[in-house]
Formats: sequence, structure tokens, C-alpha cells
Amino acid sequence: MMAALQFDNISKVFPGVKALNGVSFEARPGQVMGLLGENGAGKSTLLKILGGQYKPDGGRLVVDGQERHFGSAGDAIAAGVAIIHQELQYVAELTVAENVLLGRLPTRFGLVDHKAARQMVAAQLANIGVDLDPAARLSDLSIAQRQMVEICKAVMQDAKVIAFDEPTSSLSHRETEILFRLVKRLRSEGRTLIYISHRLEELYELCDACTIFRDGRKIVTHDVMADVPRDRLISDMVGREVKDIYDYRSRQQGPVRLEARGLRSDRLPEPLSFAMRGGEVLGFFGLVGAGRSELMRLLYGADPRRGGEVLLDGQPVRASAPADAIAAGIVLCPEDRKEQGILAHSSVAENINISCRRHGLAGGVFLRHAQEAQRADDFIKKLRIKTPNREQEIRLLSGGNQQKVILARWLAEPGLKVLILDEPTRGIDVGAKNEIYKIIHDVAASGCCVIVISSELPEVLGISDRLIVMRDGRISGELDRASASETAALALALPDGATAAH
Ligand SMILES: Nc1ncnc2c1ncn2[C@@H]1O[C@H](COP(=O)(O)OP(=O)(O)OP(=O)(O)O)[C@@H](O)[C@H]1O
Repeated sequence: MMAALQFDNISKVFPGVKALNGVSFEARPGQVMGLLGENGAGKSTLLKILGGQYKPDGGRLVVDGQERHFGSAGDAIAAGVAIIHQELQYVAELTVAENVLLGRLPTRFGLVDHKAARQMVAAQLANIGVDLDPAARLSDLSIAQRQMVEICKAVMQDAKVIAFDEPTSSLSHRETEILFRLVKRLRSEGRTLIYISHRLEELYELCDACTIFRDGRKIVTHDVMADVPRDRLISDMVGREVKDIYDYRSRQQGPVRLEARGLRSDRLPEPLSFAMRGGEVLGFFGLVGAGRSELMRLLYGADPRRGGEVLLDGQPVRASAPADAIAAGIVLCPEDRKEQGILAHSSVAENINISCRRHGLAGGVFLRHAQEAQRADDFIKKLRIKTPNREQEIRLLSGGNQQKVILARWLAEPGLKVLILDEPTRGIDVGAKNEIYKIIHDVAASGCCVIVISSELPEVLGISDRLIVMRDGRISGELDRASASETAALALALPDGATAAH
């Protein structure tokens, strides 16, 4: 069948960065084409060209047999192309129907015909199997529901090509299933779908074919995704062999270092307790809303404690604010790094060094500057942060590379004793995940306690010495490394009666 979409020798240059370098590949109607590649490989830039946000510096874009030169997002929409971006674009104060039909709302006697709009959108939502009230305001919806609104909009615009940029990074398991069902349905209607993700399991489940990027170049297109072994995908992406991504090594464990005794909060149904040793990596697993982040926020002083105590090396830590916890050596790298603490217009180096500055390290201005530069360069190298140099503004980095910078900031914290990482590898490529796991090992091996919260079960199982599973705000069980398995962890995480096939 004819390609619905063709990229032919596409290039795009930003100051100091060749984001795309002569990329060519095609996608057919009724095909889901996965795009894979390390952070900064150029995937989102390609989608922005496809969506009319950027103009390519060279090459041809062919949609539906016609060469296109999009000057704006509107041009792309008119040509039947819709992009579901990482950061969704909607008007929070308008309703579902108003968002879907934005710019094309039906009118009656010169006024917007809200009833007709709602009926039109209700019909389309039913048609694509999405259960949403067209009169609901976007501000009242979950991220997953807002995404459904975007997809409904794309279908109503009769988009023949729909591209998704990491759509599942903020979705729960159930929401992901709903999305997948919808994507498969769009495929069966003969649309051409492009799908970016760092989660290999997802790509295997959803994609028919895949194209791999590295450093702005296309490395290969595999026409049959299912035939490509996992190791091959990884080595094509990172340009080297990664034998065991989790790289687990046992560590010497010291005496109990951190103890949470009967911690209570307004949001948790019962007091929670656990203890861990220095040198230990303790994983916390549970479904979204199980209470893992709430518990960590209590440890960190981000939420008020209503009872209980935290002991570090036998001494009580009275953290009524995160600054107290940090001063005691307890650091939390939050899940939503974008909203919590990115200094968008500051450089990579400044973003890495702000916590060290707070500690006012000794030495004159010049010495400090040199130390900061060194620290920034070390992390850029260690975490393979793709940036022209340490002075680049962080907002100009790809999504995954911004995550790495923020992670580096917490890893650079002086006096670290307890490191709490909430979803540390979300949106991060496999090569860098491997680096992050090595760093987690090193931090623990130096005698610190490392707590990792992750929704990716293979990840927590792969790196933790022990796993605590939470459900409905309670600790539902504990598994040591020898007895931990996906089935055992899911049995503890899922509501009673649900099967592990969930
Ligand atoms: N507006 C911009 N100005 C300068 N550099 C940019 C700009 N947009 C992207 N880049 C750079 O272009 C390269 C490709 O970025 P892109 O966002 O396409 O990567 P990606 O493959 O989508 O990565 P990720 O998996 O992290 O989302 C990166 O080095 C990024 O820093």
C-alpha cells in the first residue's frame, strides 16, 4: 500500500545542535510506526516538523502523496495531520465539546450553539468508545481524559496521520489500556499512526514497525517489530551493548539507618512504619494512588505529619518542611520534576548546582565557579546529558535530558544520607536508565539508604534489595529479593479479587 507519510532526507539544525541529520522513512495507512531513540535523538523535533511547528532546514515531507511545506500547526491540521504532544494543548476553562470544536464551533443566529456542539462531540466520543461528558470542563479532568479529548479532536478533524509523543508517561495501567484500545481502533480504521515511547514493552505491544534514531540520524527501520529482539533494539538505540540493564550487584548492608514509626497524615488511612539499613535499596511498588508518594512526602516534611516519628541513625528528625529534611540529609527527587524546581531560563550548570550553592561551600568565588563547572561537566558525562555545553538553557534540552539534569541536582546534594527517588526514570531512555541504576548502586554502596518508587514493576524488581508493596494507603506486604516476582508484587498491589492479568 502507498505510504501515507514519507520523510525524505529531513534535517533540522538548532544553534550548536544538529537535531535531525538526513532522516528518511515511510509509514503506511493502518500501521503503527514506533519511534525509538535516546533522549535528544531527535524524535520530538521530527514530530514538530510533521505538525507544522518547525520548518525543516532540508528535505521533503510528503503526506498523502503530496509534498508539504507547513507554515503553521493549522496547515498540518488542514492536511490531515494531528499531533498529540507531550504537553497537551487545551483551554482548561472550556468544556470538552468546546475544546474539541475550538475554532469550528457550530452557531445558530450568530451565537455558539452549545447544544449542537455537545451532541456532535457526544456522538464522536461514543463512536471512538470514550466515556466522557462533553459538558465537563477540561480543568476537572485527569491527564488521561484530556488526552482522550485531544484524540477525539484529531478524529473530528478527520486526521489521517496521528502522532503520539510519549502518551503514557503520566497514565496509570488502566488508562494505558484504554489508550491502547483506542490506538488499535484508529489503526483498524486505516489511519497512519506514529508512536514515541521509551517503554519497550509498550512498543512491542502496539507497534507494527519501528524506526530507531541516534544522534539525529535514522539508524534503521524494522518492518516487523515483533521480529526484532529486545537486545538489538537497545544496542541500536544506544550504540553499544547493554547486557543487563539493571546491573544489580549485592552490597554490604550496615545497621538500620532510617526508621519511620507510625507516621500519620490526613491522607493516609492508618499509621505506617518501615525501617531500612544503610547500603540498602528499598523499592516501593503500588498502583497510582496507593499512597507511596504520600508516605515519602511525610518523610520529607512536604506534608504535615499528624503523628509518629522518623529516626535517622537513631536520632529523631523533626522535619516540618523539606529544608529541615535536606539539612538532615534526606532528599526527595519528586515525580513531577518539571513543575517542582526546574529553572527553565537558567543554564544546565545552574540547575545542577543550586542545592550545593544553598550549602555555601567554602572557597572564593573563582574556586566555587570552577567546582560548579566541574560538577556540572561530571554529571553531563555520567548521565550522558545531551547538551552543546553546560551553559545551555535547560528549556532547550529534550524532555528526557531535562529530567536527567534535575536528577543530577539531587544526586549532587552534599551530606546525602537518604535518597528518595520518585519515578526516577520516567521519560528517560534505556542507556541513561542503565547509568541511573549504576548511580543508585553507588549511592547505596557508599552507605546511604536509597528508596525508589516506580510504577514499572520490572524496574523496582530489578534494582531493589527489598520491595514494599502498598495498596489503598496501607502497606500490603513486603518481599525480599529472593521471593520478589511480578506475580507476587501484583497480588499484593491489586485490589482483592483482581487477577494478576489486570
Ligand atoms: N528549540 C530548540 N533549541 C535548541 N536546541 C533544541 C531545540 N529543540 C530541540 N533541541 C535539541 O535538539 C535535540 C533533539 O531534541 P528532541 O526533543 O527532538 O529529542 P527527543 O528524541 O525527542 O528526546 P526525548 O526522548 O528526551 O524527548 C536535542 O539535543 C535538543 O536539546
